[in-house]
Amino acid sequence: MTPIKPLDLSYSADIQSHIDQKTKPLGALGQLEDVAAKLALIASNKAGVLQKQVTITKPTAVVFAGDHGIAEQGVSIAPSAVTGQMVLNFLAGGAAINCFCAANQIDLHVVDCGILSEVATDNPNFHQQRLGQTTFDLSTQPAMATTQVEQGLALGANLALSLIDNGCDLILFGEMGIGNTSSASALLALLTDNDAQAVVGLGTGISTEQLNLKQKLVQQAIDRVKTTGNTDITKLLAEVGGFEIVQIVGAMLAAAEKQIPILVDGFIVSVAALVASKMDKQVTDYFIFAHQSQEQAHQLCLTELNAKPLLSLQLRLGEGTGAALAVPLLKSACHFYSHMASFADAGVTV
Ligand SMILES: O=C(O)c1ccc[n+]([C@@H]2O[C@H](COP(=O)([O-])O)[C@@H](O)[C@H]2O)c1
Ligand SMILES: Cc1cc2nc[nH]c2cc1C
Repeated sequence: MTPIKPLDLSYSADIQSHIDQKTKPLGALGQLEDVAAKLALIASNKAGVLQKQVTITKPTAVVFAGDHGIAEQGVSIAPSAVTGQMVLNFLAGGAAINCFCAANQIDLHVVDCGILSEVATDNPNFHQQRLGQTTFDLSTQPAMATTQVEQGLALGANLALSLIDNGCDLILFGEMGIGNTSSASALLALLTDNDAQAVVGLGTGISTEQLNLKQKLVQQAIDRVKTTGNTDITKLLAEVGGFEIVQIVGAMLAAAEKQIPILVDGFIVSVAALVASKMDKQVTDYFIFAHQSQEQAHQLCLTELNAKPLLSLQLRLGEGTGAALAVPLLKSACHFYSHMASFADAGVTV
């Protein structure tokens, strides 16, 4: 992996001044100003010269799907087969993410990172990048081998690079995987030195009885990994990660290397973002956090990443839905940065 080049912050003063000359009281566009400044900083770094216009022309959402051995224990409202059924729904255009992508002119790609049953389709936006059939149950054994982690990071990275080669200039990350909140919670606990109680939540909306079981199993995983003494990030991914999480991490690192802004969705994608930041801290320069999920530990993860999400809509679906909903905000930020009149242009004197 090529190290990610740090952003040259010397553009920041000119970018802020460009925003401050717009016909509005200073700071009146709030968080949208931060988004515009970030997109302008990324674009200026990429071009090597200050950009006074920024655009998003080909936002591309990628839903990474994978199955989890721990789902066998009944820690979700649904069985693992639902992951594959939802993948077919994505390919048929029927899921929430399809609707939000269609409503906001976002390209959608779907990746089989290792779901229970293979999908037969010639859909060009479907990518078969299976690391296995499903992970092992992370509460009792490593979810996968470190070779699978390495393979997954490379597959995710190569997919991001090919989407970028095809014109993607904003990448949205989504995921689908029954049981993947258990994996994300275990990763978050190990990366932040928390226990299961602090990181386990309701996922798809489980019962209190299931929540207790999920907490117990995730704590078992945390304890198991701690006894190995492993803190290496690749090993942690092998111990408690998921096939889709690993590929998201690889794709995020590649997108940042290519200086493409990254729109982060909910809990699972944010945990992947945290993992990526432990592999290369510069990746965080490219993150824009779409929304605050209802999953209770999302806040903990966002705090760890020093992130301020744009939306808070009590979503807890995943698939990249929160990211897709944030695209109009990013486009609006680009538009005001590029086209809003300055005080001088409009003859407005404050
Ligand atoms: O994005 C989120 O914040 C989010 C929060 C809770 C659940 N999900 C979705 O629900 C599935 C994981 O939940 P679970 O209960 O099966 O672990 C997976 O397909 C995710 O896309 C997603
Ligand atoms: C139906 C269903 C749709 C989903 N989309 C993302 N995670 C999901 C989980 C379930 C159960």
